[in-house]
Amino acid sequence: MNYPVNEVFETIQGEGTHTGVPAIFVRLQGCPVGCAWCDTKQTWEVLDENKVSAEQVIQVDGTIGRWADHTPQSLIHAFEQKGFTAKHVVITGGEPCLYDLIPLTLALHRLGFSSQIETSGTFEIQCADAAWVTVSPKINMKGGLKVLEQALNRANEIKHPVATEHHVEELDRLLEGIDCSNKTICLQPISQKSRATALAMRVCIERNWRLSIQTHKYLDID
Ligand SMILES: C[S@@+](CC[C@H](N)C(=O)[O-])C[C@H]1O[C@@H](n2cnc3c(N)ncnc32)[C@H](O)[C@@H]1O
Ligand SMILES: Nc1nc2[nH]cc(C(=O)O)c2c(=O)[nH]1
Ligand code: SF4
Ligand SMILES: [Mg+2]
Repeated sequence: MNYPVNEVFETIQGEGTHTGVPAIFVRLQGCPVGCAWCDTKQTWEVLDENKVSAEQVIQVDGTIGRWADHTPQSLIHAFEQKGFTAKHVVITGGEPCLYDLIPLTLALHRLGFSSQIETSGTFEIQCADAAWVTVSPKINMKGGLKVLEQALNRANEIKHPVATEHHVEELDRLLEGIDCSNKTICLQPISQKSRATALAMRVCIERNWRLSIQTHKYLDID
């Protein structure tokens, strides 16, 4: 199975329940969802003219939508070549659930890595049972509500980006009928705005939800 990979890098997971965990990030290219505030717009298009060699994507370049084909084996080989020591692999994008992640997550688990998927819930989630799934629901976007409901049921964590009360109300409506007893619910302020952060903190305290801060942006790391 080939995956279009935009970048691979080792850092600290900056968001959600696993904040602070050393992690290898695999960012896949391609996302049709189109969030206005998306911080990785360079990953939206998979253009033939931006195809590069497999070696070139084993480092960060957040400016261009370059991508290369990788298999699970070539990715794991690259981790070894780079001397990465993290044992947690975050598969993000772009929208990683455009692709069947079962071969990749199974290959990682066989070698003792844990895996985590960052997804918008707009495509069917195909991954190993042991993968930790973070759904950051994108409402009223392309992709049906049926798929989103399946994604929310599969989620280990629901991490909702918020800027206004409207986003909290949207989440409330979305969670009606979903059993959240074994899920962590996080609010993540959009783009480090102080009003968004104040709103997220207040609602988290009221509801006993978790605050997810994009800590890597405050630390100025990848
Ligand atoms: C770039 S997305 C890639 C994965 C997937 N497409 C998704 O949306 O979950 C990774 C995470 O960053 C969040 N995100 C993107 N732009 C953001 C921003 N400007 N402020 C806060 N969170 C943001 C998304 O909601 C998601 O939780
Ligand atoms: N450090 C760090 N943590 C992250 N958590 C989710 C990220 C993402 O872009 O999906 C991300 C990222 O880009 N960097
Ligand atoms: S779904 Fe994720 S990658 Fe796609 S536009 Fe929205 S935040 Fe960006
Ligand atoms: Mg990011």
